[in-house]
Order: sequence, then C-alpha cells, then structure tokens
Amino acid sequence: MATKTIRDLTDEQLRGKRALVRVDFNVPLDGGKVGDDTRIVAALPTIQYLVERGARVVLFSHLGRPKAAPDPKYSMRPVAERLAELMPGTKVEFCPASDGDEAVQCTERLQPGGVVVLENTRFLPGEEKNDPALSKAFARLGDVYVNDAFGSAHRAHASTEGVAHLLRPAVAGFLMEKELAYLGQALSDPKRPFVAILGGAKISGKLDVIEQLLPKVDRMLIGGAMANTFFKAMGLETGTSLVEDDRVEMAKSLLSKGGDKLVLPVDAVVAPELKSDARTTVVARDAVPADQAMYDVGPRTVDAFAKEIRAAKTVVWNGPMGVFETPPFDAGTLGVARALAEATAAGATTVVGGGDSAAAIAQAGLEDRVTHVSTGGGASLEFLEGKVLPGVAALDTRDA
Ligand SMILES: Nc1ncnc2c1ncn2[C@@H]1O[C@H](COP(=O)(O)OP(=O)(O)O)[C@@H](O)[C@H]1O
Ligand SMILES: O=C(OP(=O)(O)O)[C@H](O)COP(=O)(O)O
Repeated sequence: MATKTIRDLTDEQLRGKRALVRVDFNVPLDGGKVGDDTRIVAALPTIQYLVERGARVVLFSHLGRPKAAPDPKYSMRPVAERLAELMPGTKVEFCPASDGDEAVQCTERLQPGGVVVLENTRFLPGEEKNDPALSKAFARLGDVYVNDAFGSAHRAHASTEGVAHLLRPAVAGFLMEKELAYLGQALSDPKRPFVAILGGAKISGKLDVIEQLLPKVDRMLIGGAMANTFFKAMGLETGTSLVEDDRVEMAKSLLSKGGDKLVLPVDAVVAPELKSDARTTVVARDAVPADQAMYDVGPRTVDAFAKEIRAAKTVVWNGPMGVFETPPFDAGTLGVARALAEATAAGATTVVGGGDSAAAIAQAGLEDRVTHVSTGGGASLEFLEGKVLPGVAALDTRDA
C-alpha cells in the first residue's frame, strides 16, 4: 500500500489552506544558534512546494529532550531564524506556542505563501504520551496534515501519529517519501558482507535495535558511548565514562548472542574532562583510569573498523564514535567517515543515519561520497529492522 504524498493533494486542497507540517527540526544547537542545518535544508523541498502553491505553512517539531515543560534552552526560535535565512523571499515567523488559542491565532494570521514555526512540541506533556486531547489541539492548527519528519517517524507521538488520525488528508512530504524509497530499495536485499556501525549516546534505544539487527548483519561494530556499557558488562573499568547502568545486563546477553559478529573497540581516547584542550591519553580498553572518561575510540580501533568497512558491500552507520563536536575527540568518527567514503568508491552501498552522524559526515566534507545520508538515526534503524514506523502507518494510502 503506497503512502499518499503531497503530490496527491490538489491545488484546491492547498491554495489558501493551512498545511500543518510535522518536520524533524531536532537539530544540534551551538551557542543559541543552529549548529548544523542539515535537517532544515532537507525539509525545504516540501516547504517550498507548499509555499509555491499558496498554502499557509505551519511547521511544528520537537527539539531535544525537554522534560514535558517549557525550557528556553530548547526553544524553536533559533530554528525559525535559520529557516528565515534559508528562504529569503518568504516571510517566516516564529510562534511561541504550539497548542491552544495562541497557536491557532498564529496559524490564522498567516498569509498564503507564509510560513510559521511553532514552539517545541515536547514542551507539552501530551506529546510523547500521544494524548488524544493534544492530538485534537494540534488538529485545530491545519486544514491538511503533512508528515515530513522521517527522523521522528518511529515515535508514536501526538504530533507524528495521533494528529494524523484526526486531520485528513494526512500525507507524506518529499523528504519522508525519499527516505522510505531509498532505504527500502538499498536495504531490502543487502549485498554482503553487510556491516552495521553503531555509536552515539542514545544507548537504551539502540541496544534494543542491536538485538533485532544482529541476525541480519555479518558484522556489527560498536563505538561511542554505547561501547562503554558493553565494557562495563565485560567487567572492565569504565572510569567516569557515560554508561547506562540499567542496561548492563542486556549488554551482557547481547555479548553472548553476538559472538564474533559483535566487534568492540580495543582502545580509547581518555581525558579527565571534556574540553578541547584537555590532557588526552590513548589507552587499551582494559587500562581506563578510574578518574577519567572515554570520549573517543582509539587509533587501533579506527584501523580495525576501517578494515571491516572497506571489505563490506553494504554499510549502515548510526551514531558517532566519540564526542566529535569537541576535537580532538572527533578523530574516531572522522576515521570511520573516511572508511565509508572509500568503501563507497569501491562499489559498496553506504547509508549514514542520525542527526549527529549526518552532522559528522558533513563536518568531514564527505556527505557526497556516501550513497545516502538519512536524516533519521533511530528511524532508519527501525525501518531496517523491518518495523512499521507509526508516523508512516498513520498516513493515507493510495487505495484507502
Ligand atoms: N564516548 C562518548 N561519551 C559521551 N558522549 C558521546 C560519546 N560518543 C558519542 N557521544 C555523543 O553521542 C551523541 C550522538 O548520539 P546519538 O544521538 O545517539 O547519535 P545520532 O544523532 O547520530 O543518532 C553526540 O552528541 C556525541 O557527542
Ligand atoms: O534525532 C532524532 O533521532 P536520531 O538521533 O535517532 O536520528 C529524532 O529527532 C528523534 O528524537 P528522539 O530520539 O529524542 O525521539
């Protein structure tokens, strides 16, 4: 069943109408500004298409993980400002609400071809609970619903799933369409060896994914903070590194299930604190000082991972190998990025997923040298596992 897209909407359904578009503007911030605008740029084709057809475009998204209450650190205002810079001929406003009368008024004030970015949906307690009352409140903000937030499509939240049942038509945007087509085609029957590389800091979510993905891949390389939880499960000293203690048991069981398929770092870059001028040392994984933290994989690990990657025919990479935002802890991530580019040049299909991984590949200047950079990390992994993404399942289908 093909999901309907904005191409299926008639001009009458758009001209002068409010298009409520769920975007994934969960972007890295840096000093109160957008640090990497990859996800904003990726949504531009949908926004521009709607603007050109005279729709009144209402954008809403979550940003970060605020605790279901307003938190100025996670305001969408800087995102709206960046979008305004990216769309010079279009009036782009910011609305400090995303539900209630204030938000409705923001949408009603819009002129055809105008754009408003609403405040962070995760400031509202009903968002992550997929509260029907909030979905109803969101449904007041548009006349049609468009979901272009591939990166959040694995979340059954009020803005990604609940509202789609109440506001019809409910269709996919161009980014969502492209991601589903690309990942589906590249990964339905992957050429082997098939190597997955997982890293980053969202350990709990991704450990579940490892379990599902293990049977499908030939090798799974683990880096980033995720590796620390495995080290702890192996009984190694992890010092002050980021570890999810309540997942250590699960990591133990994955270690025994994974056997040779699961490849962990052999060394790490440690430092007493996370600062670019910190005193760093490369240590073997069984020699981490108790008062220091692992902030990157070490050079021997990069070599071992690069060898696996270069031998692969399909590579999926999700999550940086270290705190790449703070050099010199970017070396492991950049090393993996380079190996991916080499594998691609040698004919492998390479897919990079995740907001931070996409930012890292852009930082390395290699985004054009991999097959596909997905804007969704968790979403691309769940898609790869064969799961139905709730944000997609809730949309209209062609034969519905
Ligand atoms: N060893 C580490 N210790 C602490 N944080 C880490 C470590 N390795 C990676 N990270 C952090 O993980 C974050 C990205 O994690 P995640 O959101 O899971 O990745 P993605 O967005 O690519 O899916 C980055 O901000 C990075 O600094
Ligand atoms: O950045 C995201 O996911 P990703 O880091 O797995 O790509 C999405 O915006 C989802 O965010 P969430 O994992 O806080 O629900």
